[in-house]
Amino acid sequence: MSVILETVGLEKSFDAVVAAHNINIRIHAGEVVGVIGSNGAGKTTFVNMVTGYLTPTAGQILFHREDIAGMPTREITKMGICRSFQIPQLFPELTVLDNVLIALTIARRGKRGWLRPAIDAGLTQDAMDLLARFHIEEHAHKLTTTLAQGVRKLVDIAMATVAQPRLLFLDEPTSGVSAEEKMSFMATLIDALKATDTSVLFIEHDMELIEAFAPRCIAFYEGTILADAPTSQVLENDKVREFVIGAEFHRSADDDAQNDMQKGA
Ligand SMILES: Nc1ncnc2c1ncn2[C@@H]1O[C@H](COP(=O)(O)OP(=O)(O)OP(=O)(O)O)[C@@H](O)[C@H]1O
Repeated sequence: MSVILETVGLEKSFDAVVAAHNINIRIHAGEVVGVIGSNGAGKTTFVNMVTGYLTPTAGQILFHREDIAGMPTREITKMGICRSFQIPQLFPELTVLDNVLIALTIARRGKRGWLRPAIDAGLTQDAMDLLARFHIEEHAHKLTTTLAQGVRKLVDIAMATVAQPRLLFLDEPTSGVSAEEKMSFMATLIDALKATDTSVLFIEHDMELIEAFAPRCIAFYEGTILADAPTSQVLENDKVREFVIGAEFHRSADDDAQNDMQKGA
């Protein structure tokens, strides 16, 4: 498998806070990689640097061997790196199909393109094909505000793929998706992305999902990489168990306690 992304000695500081220190990562074409780490470990800072939302303090980000560190997000997107956010970025007053049509039009014709009134049948067919790949075509004519959270997230991620990225970052794709739906949601998502051979890095706090869907896992801790190996090895690693999985266990216990308090338990 060829390397599509390589970071070399990547660093990011915010005044005295070192959010990323000596991050060296290689991602191969078509790879699915899970990213874990407790709050403040540096996961988002890493993704923000690669996608152009933050300029690194030092180091290189090589995409197909070209250094993209510090390039504007728009340029990086054009080159083939896209992302989705924890909260879906959809136009609430439009249908699913209209949202996808706008995203497709911008991806193909540039920002001013969506001002053109004509949406041809070919574009609509492409939008429906995209929805079908994510198994959400039945929702095409619904307003996005009426959708269940899992469907909204699939629409959002489908839209993040209109520019046919070679590398896609997903920030907690299952946040807000119900516990019962998480597995099937991820299966649909990963199948759809594998069909186009897109490399995927997804940040996730649920270790069951990491185990089920990421053959490789990168664990962040205090701005550094604690482990980067096949997922079964990473999840067995003593330091990962102590500093990442242990912290996640306490985090979810705190969440449960807070939910109980809100419910008046
Ligand atoms: N814009 C910023 N200004 C100052 N400090 C920041 C900024 N962004 C991140 N940090 C700090 O950098 C460190 C890493 O944060 P980051 O958001 O990357 O962690 P994370 O692993 O994504 O955490 P979470 O799971 O909570 O999103 C933290 O100490 C955070 O407070």
